[in-house]
Amino acid sequence: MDKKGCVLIIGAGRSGRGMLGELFDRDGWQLIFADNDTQLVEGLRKQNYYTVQMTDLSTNENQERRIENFKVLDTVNDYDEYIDAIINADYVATALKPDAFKQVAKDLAAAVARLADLKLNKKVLVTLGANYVGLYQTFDTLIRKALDTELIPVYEASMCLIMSIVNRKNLLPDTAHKTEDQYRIIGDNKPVLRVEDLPVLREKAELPAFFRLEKNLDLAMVYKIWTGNLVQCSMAFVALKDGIEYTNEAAHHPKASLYAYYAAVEGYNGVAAEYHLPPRSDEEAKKTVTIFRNEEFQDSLHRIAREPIRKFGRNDRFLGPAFCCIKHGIVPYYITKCLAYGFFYYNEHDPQSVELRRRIENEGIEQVIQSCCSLHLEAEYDAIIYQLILNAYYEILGKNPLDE
Ligand SMILES: NC(=O)c1ccc[n+]([C@@H]2O[C@H](COP(=O)([O-])OP(=O)(O)OC[C@H]3O[C@@H](n4cnc5c(N)ncnc54)[C@H](O)[C@@H]3O)[C@@H](O)[C@H]2O)c1
Ligand SMILES: O=P(O)(O)OC[C@@H](O)[C@@H](O)[C@H](O)[C@H](O)CO
Repeated sequence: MDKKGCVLIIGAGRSGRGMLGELFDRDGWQLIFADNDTQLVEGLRKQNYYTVQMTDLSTNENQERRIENFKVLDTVNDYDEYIDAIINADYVATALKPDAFKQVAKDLAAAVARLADLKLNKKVLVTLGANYVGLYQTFDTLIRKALDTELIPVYEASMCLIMSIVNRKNLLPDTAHKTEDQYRIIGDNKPVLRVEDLPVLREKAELPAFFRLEKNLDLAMVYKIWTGNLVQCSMAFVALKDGIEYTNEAAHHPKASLYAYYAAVEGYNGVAAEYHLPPRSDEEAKKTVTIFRNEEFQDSLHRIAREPIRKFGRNDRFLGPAFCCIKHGIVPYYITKCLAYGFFYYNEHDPQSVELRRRIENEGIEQVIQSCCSLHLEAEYDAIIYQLILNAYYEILGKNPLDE
């Protein structure tokens, strides 16, 4: 079959393979993956296919697809080919965690420099995909920083960063669901990629059919992370403390589901007040938790809680909405309580959680809350949030200082 064109997907992990790869492949695009994990690159190349299992969360129907005939580049060992691929692809799409932003921004800057060297008159379209409030601004700033001043006009003329919302829930199979496919992804079946509606896309002859062009995706990202991801992670931190490992169990767990629900209510009210959103019905609020009661799709709470220190960040899923709440006279009681549960999260396979435990032991919880959450106690709102988290932590710890 003739391909519509070629897409370079930077980040061949869960979302890169399970959402972007699956959607572009189904729509008839030639896939090139680029990743800096040499083992993954070599393994994917050798296996030469992967499968995606997709569950419709409303009907519980399952669908399976096999993706093949793709190319895989190592961003370090195949650097020149990778930079050329950025220039030559019809679309570049990223599916990255924040720790990769700086390097990939440098790579995009290198592609701009190469375009300048070659005097090529091209427009490189890059859809940015990651759970990150301020994603466009962050990449734009990093790319500009990585470029010599005289190349800034080339960047502005030749590269277009486009916000997108990567939102399929995608995970790696646990031991019970493993198949012979080493690179299998299990997830939901969201059929569209929400992409910022920019003129450059409307002018494009061949637009992927699954692109849903929308205005103001910066706000959509705030809504997604500060209300949606807030619920998931609240539920995960609380349930993991009781040894629960999957979303369907957590969504039935009395404390985890209740705290997550109230955190969702606070988060939505804070965000709605800050960004002038309409009120949400009780049914909509409850659904943010009950959607996870689906037995057909059990997401891993360890995946949801992964890299806890990142999740304590000021513009991440807890503190982003918590600050909106405080600003608008709402006490983020459940949000900070659920965040406090995060300080108890331990998973020996998650380096950030191991680091967290070590730091709490060495520095004390008071210091760790301030540094992980970047809270400055001389600032009024920061001080309130700090006290809420610390008091919740003491309560969860359950030690009575009077008995010591
Ligand atoms: N997994 C999900 O269900 C899901 C859902 C929605 C949004 N997201 C968001 O999508 C993003 C990716 O998440 P994921 O779950 O796919 O993570 P992942 O860890 O499975 O995949 C990220 C991939 O990026 C690669 N990478 C790291 N540095 C790189 C670099 N410099 N150049 C190229 N590749 C590099 C890693 O090797 C890895 O394969 C995150 O921001 C996440 O929050 C994930
Ligand atoms: O990807 P993270 O680590 O930022 O967050 C974990 C999950 O909350 C997240 O991946 C969600 O499942 C996803 O954002 C759903 O759209």
